[in-house]
Amino acid sequence: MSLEGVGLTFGYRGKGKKGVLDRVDLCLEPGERLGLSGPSGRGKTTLCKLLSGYERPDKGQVLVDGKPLGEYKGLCPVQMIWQHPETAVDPLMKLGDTLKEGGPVEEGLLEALHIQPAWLERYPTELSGGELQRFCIARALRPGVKYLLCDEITAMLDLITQAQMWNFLLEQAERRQLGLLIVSHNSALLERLCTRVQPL
Ligand SMILES: Nc1ncnc2c1ncn2[C@@H]1O[C@H](COP(=O)(O)OP(=O)(O)OP(=O)(O)O)[C@@H](O)[C@H]1O
Repeated sequence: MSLEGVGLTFGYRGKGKKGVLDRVDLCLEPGERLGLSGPSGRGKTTLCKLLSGYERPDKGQVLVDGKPLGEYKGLCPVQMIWQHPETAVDPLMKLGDTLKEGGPVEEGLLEALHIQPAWLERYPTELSGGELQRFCIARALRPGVKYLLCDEITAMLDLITQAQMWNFLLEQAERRQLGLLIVSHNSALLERLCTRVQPL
C-alpha cells in the first residue's frame, strides 16, 4: 500500500519549454510524513500536480495502492492543498457550494478547523488567506482520501496559525493513517514534521 511515482518525466507544453521532471521516483506510505525539498523552480509543485492527477506524466506512472491513479473514479484518493488557496477555489462560487461539490464533510471537521458557518455564505475574496486555507484543508479531508499533498501550505501564515494548522493535520494524519507529502523551503519545519525528507 503506497502512493508511488515511478519514473515520472514531464515538461509543460509549448513556447519551447524544456522538461521539468526527468525520471523522478517517489514513494509515500500510509501514516508516513515525507518532506520534499529543493530549490525554487526545481519542480516540486509540478510533481505534486502529477501525483494528484492535475497533470499527466509524459513518461512513467502514478500508482495508488498498486492501481494507476487514472483508474480511480469519483473522489481522488490523493488530494492537494495549494500554496495560494485563492487560486484553488472558484471565485464566483460561495464557499458552501464549493464544499458541497466534493460530497459530505465529516461531522465536527469544520468546528475543529474553527470554520464559522457564516463563512460558507461568503465568496473566497471575503475570507483572509489563513481562513481560506483552513477551508481548503476541510475540503481536502474527505472520507476516502488516503494521501494529502501539502505544497507550502503555511508559508504565508503567522507562526501561531502555522503551528495550529500543523498540529491539526498531524493529528488527522495519525488518526486516519494518511500519507502526507510536505513541500517546504523551511528545512527546520521539514525536520520537525517529517519522518523522512527527499530532495528533488
Ligand atoms: N503552467 C506552467 N506552464 C509552463 N511552465 C510552468 C508552469 N508551471 C510551472 N512552470 C515551470 O516549471 C518549472 C517548475 O515549477 P514548479 O512550480 O513545479 O517549481 P517549484 O519547485 O515548486 O518552485 P517553488 O519552490 O518556487 O514553488 C519552473 O521553471 C516553472 O517556471
